[in-house]
Amino acid sequence: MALAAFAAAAGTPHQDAGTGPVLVASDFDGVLAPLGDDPLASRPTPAAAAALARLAACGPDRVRVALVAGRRVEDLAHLPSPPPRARLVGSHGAETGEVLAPLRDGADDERSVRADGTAARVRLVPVALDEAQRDLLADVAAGLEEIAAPLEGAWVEHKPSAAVLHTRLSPADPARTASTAAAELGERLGAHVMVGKNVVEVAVTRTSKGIALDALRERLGSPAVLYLGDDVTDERAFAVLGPADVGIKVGDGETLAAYRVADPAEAAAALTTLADLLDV
Ligand SMILES: O=P(O)(O)OC[C@H]1O[C@H](O[C@H]2O[C@H](CO)[C@@H](O)[C@H](O)[C@H]2O)[C@H](O)[C@@H](O)[C@@H]1O
Repeated sequence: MALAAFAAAAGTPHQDAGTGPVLVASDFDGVLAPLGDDPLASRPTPAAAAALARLAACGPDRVRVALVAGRRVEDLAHLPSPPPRARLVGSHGAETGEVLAPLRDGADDERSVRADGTAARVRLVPVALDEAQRDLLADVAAGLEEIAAPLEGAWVEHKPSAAVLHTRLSPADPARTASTAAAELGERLGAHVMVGKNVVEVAVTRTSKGIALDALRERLGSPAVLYLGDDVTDERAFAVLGPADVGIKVGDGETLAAYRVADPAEAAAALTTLADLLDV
């Protein structure tokens, strides 16, 4: 894997400033955390959490860590307990945030106690919907609840700019039918439909992980980007990677990523290897 070249792009701790930090960005569910039945019970594997902490400890001039996910940004600030200075991109780019370090006072900051018991200050920028989008979200949410109601195991996750039909616990055939109905509902209402692993997400904002990753790269001035993802929506991120970047697909399925690992354990191993290469 091209991790050695990527690590070289991060420079040394004493290198003169002049170039931005490399960006290590990752999806959460299915990459840092194994997929499970209850999204609020998701946690990163200890190995992934330790590797991200080591990478962040390289310093903000060398390495910046980012979580880029479909999750609410509040979930991203809480469940993975991201390290200091981590950038957070939630709701596929509709919401952003940052873990602040060192801890400081500030009117816009919110103190948060995270899933691992540690506390951090985070700055979250929630999505701002206009009236039409709020109305559309209400219609989407009501429609998905109607689809989920008769289906065993199905439920709807409500997010600031989207609602998500979850069918992981439902029997396969009716789950397929319900997923099709959810996608059709989204199209009919003029919303933005994204299909993932046992989920159909219907959003009222048009965002993508690719747009979000480009924005992060530009803001940080990163000479190289590492991105890890497991789902169809991550392909939008892999699509914006260039020759100096490294894309790692986690698990099966077609991908634009140049590299593939089997599961979150191997994803954590790749991040650990990178931390070793950076000698932290
Ligand atoms: O594109 P992503 O960032 O990976 O977002 C896709 C969905 O992720 C979450 O659901 C997934 O993880 C759950 C917990 O392991 C699992 O139960 C579900 O089956 C997976 O699809 C999240 O809850 C959804 O909102 C995202 O759409």
